[in-house]
Amino acid sequence: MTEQHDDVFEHHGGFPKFTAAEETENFGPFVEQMRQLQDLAVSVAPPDDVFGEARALAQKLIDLLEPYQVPEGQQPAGRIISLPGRGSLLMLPWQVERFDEGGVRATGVFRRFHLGGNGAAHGGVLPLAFDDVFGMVVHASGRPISRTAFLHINYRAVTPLNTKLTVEGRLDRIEGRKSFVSARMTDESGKLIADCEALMVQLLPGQP
Ligand SMILES: CCCCCCCCCC(=O)SCCNC(=O)CCNC(=O)[C@H](O)C(C)(C)COP(=O)(O)OP(=O)(O)OC[C@H]1O[C@@H](n2cnc3c(N)ncnc32)[C@H](O)[C@@H]1OP(=O)(O)O
Repeated sequence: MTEQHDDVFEHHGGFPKFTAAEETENFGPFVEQMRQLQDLAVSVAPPDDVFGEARALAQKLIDLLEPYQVPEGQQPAGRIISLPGRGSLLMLPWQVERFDEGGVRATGVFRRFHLGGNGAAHGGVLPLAFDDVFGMVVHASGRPISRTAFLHINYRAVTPLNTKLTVEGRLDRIEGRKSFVSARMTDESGKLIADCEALMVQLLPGQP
C-alpha cells in the first residue's frame, strides 16, 4: 500500500477518522430532554411571560454548557451508535438495529418537531433519514467515507408522525469511487412510505 493509499484509508479524504464515543450516565437522557424541548418549542402556545421564564432557564443552560465546546469529532453527539440518532440532535431519534456489510436498518418515529402539515412529517426530513443511513451503509460495508453526489426519493405515501417506521439501506454496486446505494422506508404493516436511490462518491486524498 502506498503512503497516499494509507492516507485515504486513515483519513477518508479530508474527513477525520470516525471513532465511537462511550455512552455515559447522563448524556443519553440529556439528549432526550433536549428533543422533548424541541417538540415543545414547536407545539406550545403559553402566555408570553411563560416564554420569558423559559428564556431565563434556557440562558442558564447556555451559560452552563458554553465553556465546554470542543472541535468536531471530540463531542459525544453523533458518535454513540447505541443512542437514538447516535446522540445527535440533528439526526432523527432512530435506533440502529443492523449495521453490517449486508446493510443498515434503523427504526423509530417522526415526532411533533418533524411536523410538516396536516399531521404528516415534513418532506425535508426524509432525505435526512436516508442520507444518514447511506453514510452508515458505506461505513458498514468497509468503504472509505464518501459524500452524497445525488439522492433521489420517491414519496409513496404520506409519512405519519408517532408511528414506528423502518428504514433499510444497502450497497447495490460499486464502480471505482462510486457506491450506488438504495433504501426503503416502511411502516409496521410493511406498507412502503418512500424509497430512495443515491450515489456516494469516495473522497480523494485531502478532498473536503
Ligand atoms: C458512521 C458515520 C458515517 C458518517 C458519514 C458521513 C457521510 C456524509 C454524507 C453527506 O451527506 S455529504 C454532504 C452532501 N454532499 C456533498 O456535500 C457533496 C458535494 N459534492 C462534492 O463534494 C463533489 O461533487 C463529489 C465529491 C460528490 C464528487 O466530486 P469529485 O470531483 O470528487 O468527482 P467527479 O466529479 O470526478 O465524479 C466522480 C464520479 O462520480 C460521478 N458523479 C459525480 N456527481 C454525480 C452526480 N450528481 N450524478 C451522477 N454521477 C455523478 C462522476 O460522473 C464521476 O463518474 P466516473 O468516475 O464514472 O466518470
